[in-house]
Amino acid sequence: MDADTEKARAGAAAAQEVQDGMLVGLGTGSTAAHAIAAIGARVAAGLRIRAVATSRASEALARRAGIAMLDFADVPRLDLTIDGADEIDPRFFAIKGGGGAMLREKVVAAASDRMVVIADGGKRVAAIGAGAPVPVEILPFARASLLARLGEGAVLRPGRDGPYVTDNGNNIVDCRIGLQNPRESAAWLDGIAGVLGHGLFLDEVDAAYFAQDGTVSRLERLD
Ligand SMILES: O=C(CO)[C@H](O)[C@H](O)COP(=O)(O)O
Repeated sequence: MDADTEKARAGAAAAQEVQDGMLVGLGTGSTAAHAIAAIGARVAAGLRIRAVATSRASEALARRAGIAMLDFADVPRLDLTIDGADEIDPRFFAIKGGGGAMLREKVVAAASDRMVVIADGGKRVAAIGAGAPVPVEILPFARASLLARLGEGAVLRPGRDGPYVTDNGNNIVDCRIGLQNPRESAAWLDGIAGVLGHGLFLDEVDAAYFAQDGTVSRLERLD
């Protein structure tokens, strides 16, 4: 089964967690887009929810799908957030930000009672850092000094016309940092002036839906 069909299955399964009256966070990326479509189909069938999006792209998708959207700046708490990931491991540590939205994704996840990650089987790894770089959102003003600080493997993400610019007006550096101790790596990144966010999600994920070989499995974080 191809990865997109698996993404659609994981998204549709997680969309069943959404209940009437919920405030829902909508993730970013191709897997999250499938979840948004599945939630939109449930809204068309009578489900009443309100949602916030983690990117302009997801906001536009959600509005087109008929979902009532709120400005996250006005929303103190959310019931549930559904989002994709680039890698996720058995500790429920995830790398996010392949789509460039990890800063908004993290603040929305942090405001959510529950965060569910949806992924095709290829995103399931023994330990994060297997393949995906760690995306780091940086202040463009400090671009050169931060690139130097973030180490040899750090690459400024290209956009269409110059460096990639996030919805927040910042740039992204994709970093190859050893993740033997992800908490130490996250603390190191958190301590660098000019780093505004990063794609290490170590405490946010409560459950994951993986679609592989035609089956969707749900794993719950127990600690
Ligand atoms: O973190 C993300 C965006 O910032 C995405 O959720 C992640 O990159 C996965 O993307 P996709 O579902 O397209 O494979």
